Amino acid sequence: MYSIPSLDLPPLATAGGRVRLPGSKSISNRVLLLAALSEGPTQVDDLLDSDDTRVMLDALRALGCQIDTTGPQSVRVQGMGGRLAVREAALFLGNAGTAMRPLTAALALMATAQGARFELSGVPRMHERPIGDLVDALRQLGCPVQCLHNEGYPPLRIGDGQVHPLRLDAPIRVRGDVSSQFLTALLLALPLVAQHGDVVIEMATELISKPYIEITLNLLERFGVRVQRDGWDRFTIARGSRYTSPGRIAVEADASSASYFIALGAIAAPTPGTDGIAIDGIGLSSIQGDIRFVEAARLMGADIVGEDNALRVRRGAWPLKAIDLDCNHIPDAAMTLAVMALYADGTTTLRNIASWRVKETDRIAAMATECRQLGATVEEGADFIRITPPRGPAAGPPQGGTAPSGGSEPHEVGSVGAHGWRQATIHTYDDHRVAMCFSLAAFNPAQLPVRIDDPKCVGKTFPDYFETLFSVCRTPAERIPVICIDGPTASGKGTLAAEVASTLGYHLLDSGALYRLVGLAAEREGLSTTEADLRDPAHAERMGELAARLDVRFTPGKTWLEGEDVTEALRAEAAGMAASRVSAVPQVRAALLDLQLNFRHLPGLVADGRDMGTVIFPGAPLKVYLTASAEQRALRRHKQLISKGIPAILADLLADLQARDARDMNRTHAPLKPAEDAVLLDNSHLDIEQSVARVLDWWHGKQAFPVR
Ligand SMILES: Nc1ncnc2c1ncn2[C@@H]1O[C@H](COP(=O)(O)OP(=O)(O)OP(=O)(O)O)[C@@H](O)[C@H]1O
Ligand SMILES: Nc1ccn([C@@H]2O[C@H](COP(=O)(O)O)[C@@H](O)[C@H]2O)c(=O)n1
Repeated sequence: MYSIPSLDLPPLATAGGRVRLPGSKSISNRVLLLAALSEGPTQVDDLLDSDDTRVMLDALRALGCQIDTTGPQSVRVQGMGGRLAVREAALFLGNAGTAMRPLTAALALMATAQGARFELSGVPRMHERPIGDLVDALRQLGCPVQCLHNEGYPPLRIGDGQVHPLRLDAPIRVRGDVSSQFLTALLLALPLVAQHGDVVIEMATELISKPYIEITLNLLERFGVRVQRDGWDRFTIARGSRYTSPGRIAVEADASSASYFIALGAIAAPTPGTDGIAIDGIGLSSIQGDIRFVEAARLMGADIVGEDNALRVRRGAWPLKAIDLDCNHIPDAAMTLAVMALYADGTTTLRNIASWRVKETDRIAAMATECRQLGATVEEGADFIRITPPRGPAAGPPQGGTAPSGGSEPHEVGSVGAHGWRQATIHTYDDHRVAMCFSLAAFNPAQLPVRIDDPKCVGKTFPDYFETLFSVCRTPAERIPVICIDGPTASGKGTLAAEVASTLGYHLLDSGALYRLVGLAAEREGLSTTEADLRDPAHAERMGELAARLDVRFTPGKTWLEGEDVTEALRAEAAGMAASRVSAVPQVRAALLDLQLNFRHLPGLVADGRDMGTVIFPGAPLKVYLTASAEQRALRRHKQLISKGIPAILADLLADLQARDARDMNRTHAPLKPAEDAVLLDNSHLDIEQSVARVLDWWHGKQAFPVR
């Protein structure tokens, strides 16, 4: 997950490949609660691992439910059979409506029937999300429920520690026009108290988002409770209903999450050699209502082949076709249509979406504001949004090739690209769906990058969203930004590069490690690395061959040579000296070229070495030549070695690094020198933080993202 302030997406060109999506949030949290309320243990597989499921798991554990992790996406829930193990608890439910609403109902009924008291709270936005209709229904039943700050909103106090009779003989009336989760909450909770007679729920108003109720009814059945439904007005839970564990249950992939990849397949030209986007783990037999996003995407022109548990999406009509659609049945996935509308041949209207206003943020306002940032014309109403793409029809698809303005070269702040698109900083309002939707704007025909603020908000439902997106998107290498940091040894390149990369969410290339690996591999094969031997052309040839067949693997924080962890061995001073000698051999440098170029992946790269800016990435938009006095560098290296318990003599280190500088600077091939367009940074009197801040300032100064 990108836990950084903002993530810059380079302009993207094509997409293709296979994705497996995380489990459905709606199913995961319903299943966890049902498993906890059931008699007997339930093994839950393919569970979503995200903020919202974490709060549900934490809440159930706080309520005394035993939940064991049995795999990366699996838990075993020991059902409590509707009996409370804990009579008092304060539960924090973040911004998870799928936890807040059902737990409110289930705990209210159990607290009233068994005598207990709970407090349920969340993040500030959760305290602005209405729950009054559910509270009213629970009060009708005789449950003591108190709104602690504002009437109709969390935080709530549920129960008063005393047992009270429940009034179950009259139908329970609940409104359905604000959130279908109120009905879901009652449907999940009432089987716990239906021992003595049928329990009936009647809708007081029209029900929205009916497909979510279908998920609820389907899952209730999996846990042994069949609800009789009369249209969408009346639901009857039969006397004697009780939850029984199905033993094992697998969670489908999330249909709302699938919408981004369906849209991706519809928007992006297929990457050559691929057949569009294949989505595993969800298909047309899904029980999730958002699977009907497939129909909406088809209306806009997507070419979708659906199987029971898989989808394949290719671009069909292009530009996409503008639509006018009632989206009540797909409230979450419909947000994705708003971004598809940016690529349409006219004005798209999405109707009957009033519930967007009370979700993680006011989604109608958020989508309208951010689409406008990108250059679209947007009209919004209480329950609709109307989007006209930037300057009318999007003229042509991004097809790959070189960006007109030089790829990763900056555009002017506030600049308007081809087709009226603007380079935008997208605010995400702590709303995962806003972040995911607007990533698709990176396919804009103007080939402008897109900045997504607070990308970690996707953690609510899809923590690895951006990684998954990048795994199936392609763009010409020159559009992927590279920051080069070259300089002499111990100037702090590695430290600086790692910090800058982690702040920007970029990949990291420590090119020195590759030369160190060659030195180490040579030593292990008994191949001499003395300067005298390396002057022999046949020996140099052998060294080049060795570099070409280097069996190396990088994992976070570790380097492996022929399957052996050589991380520590590589950092030895002797390895640095050997690297300096073998790196002067042109055959070695040539052999390592492709390996280095292959580090240039989405969303960007920070590369440190000696020739990053001069030879390997000559077109990089930022090149830093980092240096410090030899004395300072020797002192730093001395401190570094001593802190690791490695004995070192300062004078020897100084002599070694001066020898290394001389060799690196004076060799014929790719000598160490600043690139002509490099900026010089002497950090002799700067600490690490100051050096990092300086480079980030230069980098941000080169971007054309508007500050908001
Ligand atoms: N600006 C700085 N001020 C003080 N110490 C620093 C600074 N930058 C880096 N250092 C320290 O100097 C030491 C050497 O830094 P680092 O390993 O990043 O250098 P390098 O240029 O990558 O070296 P090499 O080229 O040999 O790999 C480390 O202990 C690091 O913490
Ligand atoms: N791009 C590069 C990087 C490194 N070298 C040589 O490798 C030696 C070790 O590098 P470190 O950054 O890990 O210290 C270095 O002294 C250079 O001789 C290179 O040539 N080109």
